[in-house]
Amino acid sequence: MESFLKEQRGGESVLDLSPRSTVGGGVEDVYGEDRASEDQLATPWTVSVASLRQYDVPLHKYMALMELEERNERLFYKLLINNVEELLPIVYTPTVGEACQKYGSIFRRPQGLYISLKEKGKILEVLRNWPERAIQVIVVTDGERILGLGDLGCQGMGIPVGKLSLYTALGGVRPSACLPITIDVGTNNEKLLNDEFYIGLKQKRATGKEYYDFLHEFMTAVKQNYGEKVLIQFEDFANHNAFELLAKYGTTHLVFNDDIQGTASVVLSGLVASLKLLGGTLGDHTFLFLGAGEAGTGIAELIALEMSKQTKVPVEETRKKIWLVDSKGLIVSSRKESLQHFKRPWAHEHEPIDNLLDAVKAIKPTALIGTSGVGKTFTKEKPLIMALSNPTSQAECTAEQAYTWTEGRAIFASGSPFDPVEFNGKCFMPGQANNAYIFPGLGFGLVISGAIRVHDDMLLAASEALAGQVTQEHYDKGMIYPPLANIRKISAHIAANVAAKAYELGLATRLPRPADLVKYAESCMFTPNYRSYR
Ligand SMILES: NC(=O)C1=CN([C@@H]2O[C@H](COP(=O)(O)OP(=O)(O)OC[C@H]3O[C@@H](n4cnc5c(N)ncnc54)[C@H](OP(=O)(O)O)[C@@H]3O)[C@@H](O)[C@H]2O)C=CC1
Ligand SMILES: CC(=O)C(=O)O
Ligand SMILES: [Mg+2]
Repeated sequence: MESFLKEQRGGESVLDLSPRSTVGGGVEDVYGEDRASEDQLATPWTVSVASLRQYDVPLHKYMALMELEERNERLFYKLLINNVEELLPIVYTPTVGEACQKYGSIFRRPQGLYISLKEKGKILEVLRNWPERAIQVIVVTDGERILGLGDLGCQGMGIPVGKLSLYTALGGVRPSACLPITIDVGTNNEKLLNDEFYIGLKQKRATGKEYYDFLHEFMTAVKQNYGEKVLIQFEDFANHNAFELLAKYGTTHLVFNDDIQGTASVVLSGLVASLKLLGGTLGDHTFLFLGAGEAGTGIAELIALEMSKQTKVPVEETRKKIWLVDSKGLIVSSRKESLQHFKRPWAHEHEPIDNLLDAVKAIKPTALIGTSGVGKTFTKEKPLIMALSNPTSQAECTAEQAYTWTEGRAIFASGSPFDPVEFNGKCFMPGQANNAYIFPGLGFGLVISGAIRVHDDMLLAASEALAGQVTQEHYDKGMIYPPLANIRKISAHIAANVAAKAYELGLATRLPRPADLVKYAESCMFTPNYRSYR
């Protein structure tokens, strides 16, 4: 098993598409500085990307890429880095969503570690079965809220695998230092429970004490096995567990929740950048969210925090500029007693309203943000529209709708990518407000500084660094996020800002502090280069 897993994540392939690799060089002799000319014909990556383009169906491209990752990890990353805008929608949203839905039927080999309830009492042993010891980043899910697709149980493994491939390609973390984990406590998805190809435990989800005891054993075992500097990213947990896990382990482990915190950081960055186009300050805006779960309340809180920092007004006051709608309507004070705890800070004084349209009429927001996981729910024009739900099928509106409804006045961003839109002879470039801009750089900054805890100020630092990468040239094109093609440079800046904050807060253990953190981050990044022997 051990050698199998090793081959799976780190091995060099005899089926390598590279003309050079067929000479049988080991891992070491081809790693290192890239002296080959990138524009020479028939490099392994140009051959591979051309062969990938032969597939018309995105899921087939996904499967081909996953096979390539297994056969030749370096080539996979070279390809992804060199073609990030083209391949991100394949290894990540939206295609990864379809892959998770069909995971059982496209399953070839385990790509990460599954820890099931059956391993209760033995989680440390299970972790020790993973062949790599020097783990720096773990992305873990229990599969209960995969994108906006609901409970996909063990099939959610596509998400930690996809997120970690971005940690490497976009953020520069070594692939061998990444560990995707799916906690299998069952699923409440009846379709999967009745599916002969379902790969997980065929039982209803464990809940309450059984669930929390199991998660506690996992968190304890991770720290025991990898030490306190291993970063644990919680991903796509349902909100009834996500907030509690974050609160519980945020003070004892190096953890963050990507859906609550990473998303908040990327959206705040987009808002700050959009002020350059709209004018004014955050405090001049009124925000309305459709969806009051992890993403919605996470973003709302970071906006309120930033407004409070800018204006020196207490956060309890700045929250009043932000309104949220959930499946029952506007969150207002008369509902307070029945609300989940994470919604309560948003229960402002107002008469009850049971739908988005009436809430828009009453609140008159200047920014409308969709975090409901429900597609096609926006029908109203606004100057600033973010349709964040993933995958594309769940987006609250399309880019084309946003631009045509507002006759080109809207600044628009979405969680999954949309193509540029032409309207009245003008080309509009929709932004991708996805936490993929943030978590690779944020995580890398934590790793290179040896941070031991995540602090809200680090999320603000990440957000500020991302907004700082939007240039006048981008603003002139109406863009509020920099091009993903520059993501490694962007990630280095995010990592440096996060690391700087970790040092400032006394949470960094890697001493002495490097003088130039951007240069340091760049120098630490994994780069999947081939060496030329000519
Ligand atoms: N772009 C990005 O980077 C990210 C995007 N997302 C996306 O955001 C979406 C939501 O994720 P998350 O916040 O974690 O999910 P949650 O389940 O935590 O929250 C969903 C929220 O939407 C509300 N809701 C559901 N249906 C409706 C409806 N018809 N009308 C109004 N509100 C509704 C729910 O209401 P109630 O509470 O009453 O059930 C809940 O408040 C997903 O699609 C996810 O993919 C998430 C993270 C990052
Ligand atoms: C992007 C992401 O994390 C989500 O949709 O859940
Ligand atoms: Mg997520």
